[in-house]
Amino acid sequence: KLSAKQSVALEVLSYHAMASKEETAALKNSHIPSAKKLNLYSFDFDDLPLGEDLTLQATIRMFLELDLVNKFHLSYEVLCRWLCSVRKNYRPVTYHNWRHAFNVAQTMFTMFTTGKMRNMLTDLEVIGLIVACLCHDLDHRGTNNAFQLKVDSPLAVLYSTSTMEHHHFDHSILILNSEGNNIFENLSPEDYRKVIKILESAILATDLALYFKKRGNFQTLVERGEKKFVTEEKKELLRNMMMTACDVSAITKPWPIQQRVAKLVASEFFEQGDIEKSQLNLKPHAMMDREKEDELPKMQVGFIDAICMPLYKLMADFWEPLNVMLEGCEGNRRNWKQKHVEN
Ligand SMILES: CCCOc1ccc(S(=O)(=O)N2CCN(C)CC2)cc1-c1nc(CC)cc(=O)[nH]1
Ligand SMILES: [Zn+2]
Repeated sequence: KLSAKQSVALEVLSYHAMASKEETAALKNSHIPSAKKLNLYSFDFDDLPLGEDLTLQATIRMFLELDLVNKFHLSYEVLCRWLCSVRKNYRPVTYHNWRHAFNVAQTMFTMFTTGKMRNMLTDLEVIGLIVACLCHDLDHRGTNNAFQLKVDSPLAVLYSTSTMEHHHFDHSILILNSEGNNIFENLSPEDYRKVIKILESAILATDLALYFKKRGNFQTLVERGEKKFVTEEKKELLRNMMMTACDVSAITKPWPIQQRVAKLVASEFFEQGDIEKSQLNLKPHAMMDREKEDELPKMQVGFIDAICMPLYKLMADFWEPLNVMLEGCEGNRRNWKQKHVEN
């Protein structure tokens, strides 16, 4: 009988694939369109018009715009290979796939640039957060933490709390440790240690179960009129709030985009609910029960009121340029409320 660690390793090794020479060369030799052409500076960014290859080129463009290749002496070829490997290690699940990670990273890029947060963060924090966004849901199976426990997944044996988030971080390290994929290879040992610490904290922060407590701490600082987050602990808190703000940022997008993404989220939830009903003989959570699909608008209003609005209000109080995200979220609350009333 294999230990949990061994069975995850076996499953991951059998599943995880690294970038091929061809796809790495294709990206490396490809023309990278301008950020303007790709609309990367917009909080209204829509990935739909971009084909798969263009999502990779857009990600390279973000690294170039932030000057990360020069600042950290990244090998361009290693960056391309690593990015192809990251995309390859997202499963083709309905919502928690590569495009979700790409969208989360684009929102982080826009917070740095259009949201004018770039200069309140160190270069290490900037590259750490962008890499964390791209890696934060690696190898997601389209099922949540509770499900891992229900099916006695080896992942749940390895990590009893924040199960998936620990796995996403593990998988990020697995890719960095693969031949020719370590984008941080030229960092000093000190910087390497720091950026991995930022990466781990940022990825674990995407577990919504941890978000409520952290939001309380962040709220205390914001209400105290804290502007300069100087201590490492306070900077980590800000970084973690930024991760959640990016992770759920589809709720701030123009209505057509929010409607499309919500359908993907609902479909993935319903797929889990179907398994819980048919194979586990369990009654799924309402949000995972496709027989309660008509309650979706009401649930979205609940999601916005409980999780999103409080977060974007705090972010906007802390940093005025983020007000645009709060406005997007308020607009979608009205839209979902409207649909709920119509139902
Ligand atoms: C769209 C299909 C319904 O989607 C939802 C339904 C209910 C709630 S909830 O806030 O009540 N809550 C969350 C914490 N769970 C433990 C209990 C239930 C959230 C969502 C939702 N989540 C995300 C993040 C993946 C994105 C999104 O758009 N909507
Ligand atoms: Zn995510």
